[in-house]
Amino acid sequence: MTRIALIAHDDEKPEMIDFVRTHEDILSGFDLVATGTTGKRIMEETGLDVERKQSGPLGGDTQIGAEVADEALDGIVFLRDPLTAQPHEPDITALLRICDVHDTPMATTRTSAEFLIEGLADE
Ligand SMILES: O=C(CO)COP(=O)(O)O
Repeated sequence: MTRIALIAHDDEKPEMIDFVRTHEDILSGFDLVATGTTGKRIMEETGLDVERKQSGPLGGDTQIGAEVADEALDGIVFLRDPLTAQPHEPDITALLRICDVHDTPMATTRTSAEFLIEGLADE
C-alpha cells in the first residue's frame, strides 16, 4: 500500500487540514503517517486515521527521515512555514537531504502536494 507522511508547521496546519479534507477520497486509500500535532489535528478534524510520530521539535521529522532511509515511504507532504524560524531546523534540513538521497518525492506547497498524491494514486 502506498505510504505517505503528512507534516505541517503551525501556520500551515489550517492549509493541511483543508488539503486533507479536499482529498480525503485519495488519501483514504493510502497508509498515512504524520508528525505528532499534525497527526492529532488530522484525526480530530477529518475522518482519516493516521499513525502519529513525535511532534516535530521532539524528533518527529527525524523519525519520518528514518522511514525514508528505510525506503518505507512513497512520498511526503511537508507544508513548511517559510517565515518562521524553527528550533529543530537541523532536523528539517536532514529530512530534506535524506529525501534527496533516496529520491523520495517531497511536496512543500499545496499545489505540488496535489500533483504528488494524484501521481501516487495513478501508480
Ligand atoms: O515541526 C514540525 C515539522 O518540522 C511539525 O510537527 P507537529 O506536527 O508536531 O507540529
